[in-house]
Amino acid sequence: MICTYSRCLLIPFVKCSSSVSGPVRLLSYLTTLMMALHGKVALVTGAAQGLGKGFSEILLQNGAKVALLDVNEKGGKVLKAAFDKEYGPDRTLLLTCTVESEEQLKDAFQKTVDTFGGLDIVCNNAGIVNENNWEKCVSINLNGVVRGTYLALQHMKKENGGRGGVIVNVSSLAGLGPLLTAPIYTATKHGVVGFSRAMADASSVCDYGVRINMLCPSFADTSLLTCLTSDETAGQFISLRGVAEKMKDQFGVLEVSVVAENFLKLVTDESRNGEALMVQMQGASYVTFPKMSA
Ligand SMILES: NC(=O)C1=CN([C@@H]2O[C@H](COP(=O)(O)OP(=O)(O)OC[C@H]3O[C@@H](n4cnc5c(N)ncnc54)[C@H](O)[C@@H]3O)[C@@H](O)[C@H]2O)C=CC1
Ligand SMILES: CCCCCC(=O)/C=C/C=C\C=C\C=C\[C@@H](O)[C@@H](O)CCCC(=O)O
Repeated sequence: MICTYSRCLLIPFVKCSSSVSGPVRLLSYLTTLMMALHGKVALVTGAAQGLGKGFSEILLQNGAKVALLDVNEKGGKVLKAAFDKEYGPDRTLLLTCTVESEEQLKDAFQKTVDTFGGLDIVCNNAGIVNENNWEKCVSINLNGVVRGTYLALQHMKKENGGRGGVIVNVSSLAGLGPLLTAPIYTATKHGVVGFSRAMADASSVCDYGVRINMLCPSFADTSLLTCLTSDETAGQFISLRGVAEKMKDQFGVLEVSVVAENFLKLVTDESRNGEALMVQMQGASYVTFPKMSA
């Protein structure tokens, strides 16, 4: 069966299951060799489901090898088995870890480099919504992105012998404007934008050879959306449940594949550094931030 991911791949992609004959396997191998990200090594946090799974899949479909990092070991194993069947066992590495732990994340980055020989693409995607346990929300959504960015630079920046590359930090539309039903979540996502823009400027001035960009999607069709109306995660703002639901209806809900296609733009467009890509139902656009007077 031939499935062409025409909007993303530069060339037709041949889906190849284990039962397919030699010639098709050879075609699949040759196709992989010709893909935009062939030979590249990527690392995605929060890869086991949702947007992280979509980002990992589109990286694989474009020829990259991908380290799948997630705190959910069971979900990670299910995804790894599916990717092994689709792309072969050598294209992915599953590493169970929490982005809240410096030790675990540092070990996961090192195992990725030891296994695949380098690191070119990092997606700091892991995130939660929890207005109740807001310290945990900050720890994962902001501290985790800072930790993942710093560890990525340790391995990627050219002054350390790295190959350069690109870091995509996942923010949200709530990183560009207030989401009144989730002020802590909003703060973390604004923090991701501010931190990433400053790091992109630092990387440019210091010539790290690493681009750092932000992905700012609107509501997307993942399990995270249950947090909008959950007593456990909405906390004191559960009274705004109706407002959240109305906003979701107004903004609409994106398909994961649409967010993933726009993620790929940030990875492959080497002209982009320090830029935020908004992804909404009506389309995607780069944010124009206010210029400060000198
Ligand atoms: N779904 C949406 O409407 C939108 C989501 N986002 C952001 O996209 C990112 C991914 O969210 P979704 O895929 O929607 O959520 P999801 O809940 O479907 O997936 C999140 C993944 O991150 C993992 N994770 C959670 N805490 C972790 C930790 N401490 N360490 C490692 N992995 C951890 C989970 O196990 C899960 O696999 C988040 O940063 C979220 O804020 C941004 C805009 C819209
Ligand atoms: C709390 C659940 C978060 C789920 C995941 C997520 O990040 C979703 C974000 C989606 C949209 C956020 C929109 C924020 C809009 C505000 O900044 C405000 O501008 C909207 C005001 C209404 C308007 O249309 O102007």
